[in-house]
Amino acid sequence: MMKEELVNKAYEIAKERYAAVGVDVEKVMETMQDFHLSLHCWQADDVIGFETGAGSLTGGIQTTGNYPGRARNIDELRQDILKAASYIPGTHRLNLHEIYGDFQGEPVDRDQVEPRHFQSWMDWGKEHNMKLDFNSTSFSHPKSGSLTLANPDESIRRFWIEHTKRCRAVAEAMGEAQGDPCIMNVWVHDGSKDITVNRMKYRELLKDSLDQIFATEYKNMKDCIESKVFGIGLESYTVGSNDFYIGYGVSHNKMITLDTGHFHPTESVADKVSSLLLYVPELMLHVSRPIRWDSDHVTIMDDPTLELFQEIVRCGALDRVHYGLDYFDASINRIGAYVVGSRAAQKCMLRALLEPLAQLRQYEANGQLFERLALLEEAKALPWNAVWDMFCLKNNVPVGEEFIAEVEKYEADVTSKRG
Ligand SMILES: C[C@H](O)[C@H](O)[C@@H](O)C(=O)CO
Ligand SMILES: [Mn+2]
Repeated sequence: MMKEELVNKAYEIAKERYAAVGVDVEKVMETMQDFHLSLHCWQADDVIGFETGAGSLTGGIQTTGNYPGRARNIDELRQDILKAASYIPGTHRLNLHEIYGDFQGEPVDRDQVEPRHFQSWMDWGKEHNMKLDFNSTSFSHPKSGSLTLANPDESIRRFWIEHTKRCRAVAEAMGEAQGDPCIMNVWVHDGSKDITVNRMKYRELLKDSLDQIFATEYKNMKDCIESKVFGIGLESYTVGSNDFYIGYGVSHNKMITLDTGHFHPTESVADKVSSLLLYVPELMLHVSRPIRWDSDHVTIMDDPTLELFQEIVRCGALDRVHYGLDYFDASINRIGAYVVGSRAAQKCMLRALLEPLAQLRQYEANGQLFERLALLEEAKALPWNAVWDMFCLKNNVPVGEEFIAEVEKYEADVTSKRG
């Protein structure tokens, strides 16, 4: 039997099986079509970017591994992103960091960046139907040190305030060009390796910097702010902690970014969704996979990711969340890393949408708690994979493991030939 026929047959059976527990699979397929990931550009080149004389990665984050074939310039990065996207069903966005500007070999310092440095990205995004999101970049710069927006040295703090203000202007230009808000994330690594006796002072400075940065109102971009527990070499104190940014976000109506690697290992990120959405307008996700620390392994269809997407669906909040990915694994084929991580996030969303929620809620309302637990368990084994295969088939991307050979071919033809 042809693969297509098999997929169709399994899909029809799955539809009936899901209908029996009150789930409309056709409706879920439509919702999946409107679910857009924001692919992070930095998996393709190990977070290096295109500044002239770009140095090593700093700011307490690390790529480990030296798998051959990383994108060395803007053309290779664009080619790799398009190749990866061709194996990911649906249409998606691209999340750029400031250091990925099209600087044309010019030394453009971070406090000099302008929308024109991203014009070719805006044109490229339009051509390939990829809307853009954006990030200011505090790391990998001679002025990065341990403190940027919270630096007591006023000249350094001014430099980073100017950088972040200019990044917002870039994001505004992107949003205007694409007719859809550009989501701009602010994450700064500011912190201290050892005990500080000035916790309040740095947080006051960060707050003041953010107030200055956000003073300009824009229509075509939205701000989000990302906390973290600690960075490598900054283990004792993080200025932009979770408490700090929740306070700032709630009092200034800013989106909160939830990076799934930025919490204590046993903390449930899923449980934060409903609390935050009562107080902040929207959320940005950085879906990652922490192994023992914020290691940024490739996303997989694991329990924490599934639970996070289930919570979003259960909160009825699909359109109040932006779905960015954030991992950088340099130890495996980088295009493969994009495809595996993106498809895993999509599978989590699909499984969340296929949950027999009405029936589960009925059981809960009736106090039928054995029944609720039993259906939660049985739902894990419902044929979601038949729906996933159909979603891939409909979107003209490889079904199941078929993409592995295609990624290998791209490696043999293209990335393995890079010096
Ligand atoms: C490169 C990203 O902006 C960075 O990973 C940041 O979002 C982060 O998560 C730092 O740990
Ligand atoms: Mn992140």
